[in-house]
Amino acid sequence: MLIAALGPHIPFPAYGVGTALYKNDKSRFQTEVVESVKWAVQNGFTHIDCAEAYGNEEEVGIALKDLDVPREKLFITSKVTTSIEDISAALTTSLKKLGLTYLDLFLLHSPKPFKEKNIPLSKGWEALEKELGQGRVHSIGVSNFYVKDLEEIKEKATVPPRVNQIEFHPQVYTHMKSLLEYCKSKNIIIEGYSSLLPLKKDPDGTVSKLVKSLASKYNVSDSLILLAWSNAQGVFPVTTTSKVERMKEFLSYKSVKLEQADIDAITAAGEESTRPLQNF
Ligand SMILES: NC(=O)C1=CN([C@@H]2O[C@H](COP(=O)(O)OP(=O)(O)OC[C@H]3O[C@@H](n4cnc5c(N)ncnc54)[C@H](OP(=O)(O)O)[C@@H]3O)[C@@H](O)[C@H]2O)C=CC1
Ligand SMILES: O=CCc1c[nH]c2ccccc12
Repeated sequence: MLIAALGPHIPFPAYGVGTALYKNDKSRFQTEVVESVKWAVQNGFTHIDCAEAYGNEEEVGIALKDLDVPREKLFITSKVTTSIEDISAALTTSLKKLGLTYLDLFLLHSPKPFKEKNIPLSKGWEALEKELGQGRVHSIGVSNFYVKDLEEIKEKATVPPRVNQIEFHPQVYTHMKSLLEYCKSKNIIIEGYSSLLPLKKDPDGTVSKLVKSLASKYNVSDSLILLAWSNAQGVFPVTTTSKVERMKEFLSYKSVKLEQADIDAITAAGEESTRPLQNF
């Protein structure tokens, strides 16, 4: 019998630092990460989505120190993928870099490194479960886990994942529909990343054209239409932007109530132009 995974309220949208702010050059301190995170929090974001793999936890930590916001007002997520042989040590390193005593949410970033290193997923999950109740992690989850991966950890788990963070936008809906249904059936919160991918990768495609026409209908931006579509599917967005005006707008995504016909039209347009998963 799995114990229901309780945990703190998770504020959305989450502000992510793993794409536009990803640290390719690990030798260079990225002040743009510090400034972007400070702008995001100063404009209303309270959930920051980090990861060991993004290479910028120190910059995020400096932003949090400069902001001097009460810790309980923020929700900080990080993820482990490189140091999966010793997840406790990875957590220690992430907390030190972030300048925090605890994470609100700690995720296994991907099943891939476990498979590459022939380490059972259940071993990684067990390591996260051991952190619960020790004061350093308030909730635990996964990312890029598919049904078979979730079923694999379920066998030995005492606590189910609180969240599964996955790629989610209309052009991968076909790939993700059954995973969505599975997670909902297990009360696993679904966080969606790359919600805006169609606008960036397929700006002249059927999804983007429809979204842009709906932006006029609802008098909001095309980005917000896609965040609202995710919301309508029960998926909570992890997004990012360098633009303060978009930061402010993204925070209002739940106020956009799309008509069901428009939701269905976006879904259909996505299914007609399905893209491969980014497959992190
Ligand atoms: N768990 C995982 O494996 C993964 C997690 N993530 C997390 O999710 C976060 C967000 O991922 P990401 O894929 O960037 O998210 P989105 O799809 O939300 O894209 C955000 C980007 O879209 C741009 N943008 C916003 N509006 C528009 C528009 N109308 N037209 C064109 N471009 C637009 C923004 O640029 P601008 O600055 O111009 O506004 C920004 O760089 C990451 O930072 C990371 O934290 C991401 C990938 C994988
Ligand atoms: O999370 C965003 C993309 C990314 C960057 N590094 C890794 C490692 C493992 C999974 C995803 C990612």
